[in-house]
Amino acid sequence: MNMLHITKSEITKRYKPIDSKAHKGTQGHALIVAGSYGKIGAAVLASKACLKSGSGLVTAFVPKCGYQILQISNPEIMTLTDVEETFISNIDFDIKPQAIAIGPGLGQEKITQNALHQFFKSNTVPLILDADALNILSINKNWLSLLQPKTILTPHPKELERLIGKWNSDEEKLDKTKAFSKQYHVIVVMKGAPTVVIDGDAVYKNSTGNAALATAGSGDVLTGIITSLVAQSYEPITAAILGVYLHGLTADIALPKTGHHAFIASDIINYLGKAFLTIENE
Ligand SMILES: NC(=O)C1=CN([C@@H]2O[C@H](COP(=O)(O)OP(=O)(O)OC[C@H]3O[C@@H](n4cnc5c(N)ncnc54)[C@H](OP(=O)(O)O)[C@@H]3O)[C@@H](O)[C@H]2O)[C@@H](O)CC1
Ligand SMILES: Nc1ncnc2c1ncn2[C@@H]1O[C@H](COP(=O)(O)OP(=O)(O)O)[C@@H](O)[C@H]1O
Ligand SMILES: [Mg+2]
Repeated sequence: MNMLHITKSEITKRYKPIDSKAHKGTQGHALIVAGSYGKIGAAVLASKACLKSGSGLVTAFVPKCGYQILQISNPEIMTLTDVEETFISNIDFDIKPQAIAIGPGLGQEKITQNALHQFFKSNTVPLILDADALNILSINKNWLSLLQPKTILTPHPKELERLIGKWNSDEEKLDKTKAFSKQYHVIVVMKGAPTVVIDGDAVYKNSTGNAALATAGSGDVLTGIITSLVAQSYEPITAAILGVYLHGLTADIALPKTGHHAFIASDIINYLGKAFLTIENE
């Protein structure tokens, strides 16, 4: 099988140090479309992880109820709001991002579903889809053909099942995901222990991470990291591989200090600096 283990040396080959002449305008602008009433935290985590992974500019697009939460929790992040108070109804913005994430904490209101449909019909910006964006696609499978090639999907096992149906073995899961990836020309980050990235017949198995990551918001943070790397002009497959590796590495570095129990999604963000340094020094 065409399976590559994502080890330190594979990451070193792919990692690009930041240019000394870089400025915020060259470091990529990422847009995070996320959150609904009660789940604005998902937008906070994804956008903060995005900023802490090196994007020069990050904008969060949230329902109105998320405005103050975002601005106070993340002063470095710009915030755009939907016209609706508690959920997203129309993905409309006047910025030119290099990568867009949609899904964490979004909810599945019918109006939010329609907003996604309209957006998919016209969008040409590299896209990362997670959580409710995936759930919405699962109940509207004909919209999958609207996605640009190399769109990144980051399902956990339940979200994957909603997209591709049930499987009876790991082998069948892999085969069905490969077929799905080929049919829609998308990259699938099959989250789990370990996480496996699928791009058609190419399979990349991650080597970092531990059970400390089994905590709320952990996937929202991964979405922010991968989106940041795409905005910084990594190829989508490289962003997916590097993002998953860094995400796991934060937990591996933190574990001796925090233990499994007390490690939370914000700690992934806190340890991103150490994870990047580990890669740079390899
Ligand atoms: N602070 C916030 O604002 C947060 C907001 N969040 C947002 O909430 C929304 C709902 O997202 P969600 O993932 O909690 O719900 P859902 O899709 O029904 O999946 C849950 C079911 O999936 C399964 N399952 C999951 N992982 C699995 C695994 N590794 N291995 C096996 N099974 C696994 C498991 O199924 P079970 O085993 O119970 O059958 C579980 O019950 C979404 O928008 C998200 O972004 C969250 O990110 C949290 C922080
Ligand atoms: N036991 C584990 N070992 C390694 N990684 C794990 C483990 N449990 C969870 N993870 C990782 O944590 C993340 C969980 O994502 P997700 O279920 O979407 O969380 P949330 O929706 O709460 O943000 C995934 O990246 C997954 O690979
Ligand atoms: Mg999730």
